[in-house]
Amino acid sequence: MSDAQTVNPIMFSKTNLKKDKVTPSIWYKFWSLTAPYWTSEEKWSALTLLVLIMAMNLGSVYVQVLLNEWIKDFYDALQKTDKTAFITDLLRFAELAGAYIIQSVYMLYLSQMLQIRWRRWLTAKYLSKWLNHQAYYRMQFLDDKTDNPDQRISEDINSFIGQTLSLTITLLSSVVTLVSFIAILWGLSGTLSVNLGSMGTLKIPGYMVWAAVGYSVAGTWLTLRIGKPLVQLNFDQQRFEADFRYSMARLRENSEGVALYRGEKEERAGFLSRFNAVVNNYWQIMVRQKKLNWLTSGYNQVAVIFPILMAAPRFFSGQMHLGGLMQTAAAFSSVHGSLSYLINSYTTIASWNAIVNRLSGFTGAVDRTAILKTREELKHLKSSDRSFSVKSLSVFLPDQKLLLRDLDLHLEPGESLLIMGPSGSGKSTLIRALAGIWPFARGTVLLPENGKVMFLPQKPYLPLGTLRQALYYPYAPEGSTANLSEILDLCYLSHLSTVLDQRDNWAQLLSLGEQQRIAFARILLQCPDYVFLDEATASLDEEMEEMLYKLVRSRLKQAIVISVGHRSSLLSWHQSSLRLMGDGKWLRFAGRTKFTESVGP
Ligand SMILES: Nc1ncnc2c1ncn2[C@@H]1O[C@H](COP(=O)(O)OP(=O)(O)OP(=O)(O)O)[C@@H](O)[C@H]1O
Repeated sequence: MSDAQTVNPIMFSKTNLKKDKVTPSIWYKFWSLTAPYWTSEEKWSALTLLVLIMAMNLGSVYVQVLLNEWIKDFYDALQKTDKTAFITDLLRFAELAGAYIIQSVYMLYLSQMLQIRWRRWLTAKYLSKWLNHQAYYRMQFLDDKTDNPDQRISEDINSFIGQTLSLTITLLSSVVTLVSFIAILWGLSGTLSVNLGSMGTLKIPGYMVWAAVGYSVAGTWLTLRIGKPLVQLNFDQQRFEADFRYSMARLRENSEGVALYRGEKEERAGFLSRFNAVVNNYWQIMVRQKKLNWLTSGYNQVAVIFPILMAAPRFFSGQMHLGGLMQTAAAFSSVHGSLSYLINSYTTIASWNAIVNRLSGFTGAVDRTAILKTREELKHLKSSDRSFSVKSLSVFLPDQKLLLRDLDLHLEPGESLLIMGPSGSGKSTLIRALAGIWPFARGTVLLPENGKVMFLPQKPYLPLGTLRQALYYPYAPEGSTANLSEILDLCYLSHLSTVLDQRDNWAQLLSLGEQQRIAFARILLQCPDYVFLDEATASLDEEMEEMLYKLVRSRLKQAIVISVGHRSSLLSWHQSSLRLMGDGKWLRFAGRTKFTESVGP
């Protein structure tokens, strides 16, 4: 039996965090993405804007109906060479065109207003989702990793809202146009009589309407058949573009490492291979799009002449004048245009479909990290005194391999502990578990309710912004510059006092040793009660390390300090030590004397 089995491995392995097998429908996903905004505190302003946009849309359809009537009068005036009617019709056209222009300008303006408001709301929500309970960190533990969350938040949300609004408005406009013009076309087209010889005569009332319906249904069916693969291709295109962009952003972040390794050739090969994926997928989109365009262009061109051909028999038999013919052709074009909604919007619908899947994939992943959090078996409880305790703490790898078994610790204020052990034995993972960000652990960690805790990784995180902000991170800068300068002096960083308000990429500019001293300056500024240092002095010489530990001990006498490190010189700065063996076993020493160890095999 393996170690992992003997200690009753925790139940949340990566494998049982897979996505549900049942894939929800696109409409369910769409509803889950859309409903929160339309039921939020902004719903009334959003609904008002939507109603205004819809009203303008209906207004534009009404203007089109009037224009259709105008066509008849205008062409009849031309046919009769009636100058007075011609001038009157031109003035009428100016009126209708003016109304059309005003509504189209404001419709776009109000749509954009709704779009940016919706985007602002949804982006804030997605940012919170991503940052809450460290979803951005925990996502790495899911089996089905969500690629490029940054792109989903910055680009996909924008496209989703833009396309949803434009598709909805076009759909509404199509439905209203369809209803209005079907009635007009029905009235105009009259009844078609087809002589069936001995079987008599077939009479088709409103035959132009049936012609438009038949023509559009055939076109839509073909479009769906040809265009289907575009959904997946668009999904992949977004991913490949984001991967390509992210790889370049990584080079920017790690420019020094690459430059020192002379890694340009390898980087170029990597970029080009990622870009090749972009190009190859784009080729597939082009080929598919070309097939679709053959259909849609041909379909739209035939539609120009089709109604004239259909109405020609009635025109030549004298049942219809030129005005009537042109009006019928225009009405046919409106009916067929609305019925062709799917054909004309197919590319947008394919891209919209891909974006809905990407966004709901992101929310699904965030939700699964929340489940991961609730299933965690490591409890962080509040202790009644100022001490720090760990009870029966076991730490695992995501594949359930045991790193540490049933650790018990108790430290009183002012005490310190050094965690040592071979590389890969789980020292940093233990710190992660104590910090509450490692989900594969079990046991109890006890800290006082109001105790201020600070975890320092080997490479301190320096945010974008001024050095002052970096020093106070994750809090907003406060306190005097004099105090800050004094602390910089103590941490051997006096040369930085003059650039406190300079904005720069400090993580790239400062040496690793300087960054580690910045982390010590943070300790002195924030005066935590509990400090966890994960190889936080690994880039400093022993003399500097000694001075910084002395500083912390003299300034924060009551703080509990837990360090991870390899150097034996660190032992003199800690009252006790813990040695991890990497197979679950551990040993505790007071000074150099072993006083306890793990039990079990
Ligand atoms: N996110 C992760 N997913 C899977 N395995 C991980 C992950 N993070 C760490 N590990 C593995 O956990 C083990 C312990 O890693 P950890 O960083 O805790 O070791 P360490 O004792 O701190 O090593 P070092 O002294 O080299 O810093 C390693 O085998 C590492 O590969």
